[in-house]
Amino acid sequence: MDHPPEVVALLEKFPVLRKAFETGVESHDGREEKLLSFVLSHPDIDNLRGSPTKILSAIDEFSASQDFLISIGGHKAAVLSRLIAEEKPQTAVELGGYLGYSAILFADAMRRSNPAQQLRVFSLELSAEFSAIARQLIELAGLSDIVTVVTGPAEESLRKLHAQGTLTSLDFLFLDHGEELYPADFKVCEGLGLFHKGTVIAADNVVRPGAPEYRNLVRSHSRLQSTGVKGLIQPGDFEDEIEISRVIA
Ligand SMILES: C[S@@+](CC[C@H](N)C(=O)[O-])C[C@H]1O[C@@H](n2cnc3c(N)ncnc32)[C@H](O)[C@@H]1O
Repeated sequence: MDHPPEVVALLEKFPVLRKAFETGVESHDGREEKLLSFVLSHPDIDNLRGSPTKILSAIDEFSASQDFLISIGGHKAAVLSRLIAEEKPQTAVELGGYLGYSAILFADAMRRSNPAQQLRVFSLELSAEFSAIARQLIELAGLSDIVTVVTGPAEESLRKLHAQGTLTSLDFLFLDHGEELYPADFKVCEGLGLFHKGTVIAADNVVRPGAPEYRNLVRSHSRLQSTGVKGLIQPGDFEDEIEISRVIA
């Protein structure tokens, strides 16, 4: 396939992106099962067990060398773990858990910044197959006591957790399940009364591919202060932003 010169240069630098560029497929094609096998048969598996950092590095290694993954990746992981170290949330919810990368990152960062507290991460994931892989990686990381993977559409899972009394308030929300879903699912959380003064809401991919409706919503919201923070999509180093909003009233 012929590509413009800038794409040729990009694919020379990041050959792992070729398949995604040429097929448009970035997930749901068996790479997720391959990632699990890659991690479980990793030469360093004995040291990976119980080490969230090493497991995240192994997932990044797969994404850089085997097949591109739609996890947040190393650069955005650093941005978000700094945010968690500052905010010290005790209850976090993510919409769009995929294979557990961001859930492992959040639980590990929360444990480091708030070791004495009862910590909970709810990772809401649509796909039963991805949820099953995430649970295995979370278990391997030694974080199953903190992270609960809930399978199903995020809106349903939020309502179910709330109705059970399991989730009545949250300190940190991460939206990463589909930019077109952000406004409606933000409003579901708001409608259930899950936000309190100080809750921090981070939304990925607000520039690439972009979430203009969500950005307008949070930037014009009377209870929120909101700003974009730069983050790179890796591999590829594509510039993007995470929208970080804080409930101020
Ligand atoms: C970009 S990936 C999430 C990556 C993950 N946050 C990470 O960094 O490791 C998006 C995920 O959202 C899931 N998803 C899509 N629609 C959803 C919905 N309505 N509710 C929950 N999850 C959804 C997809 O199955 C996919 O696994």
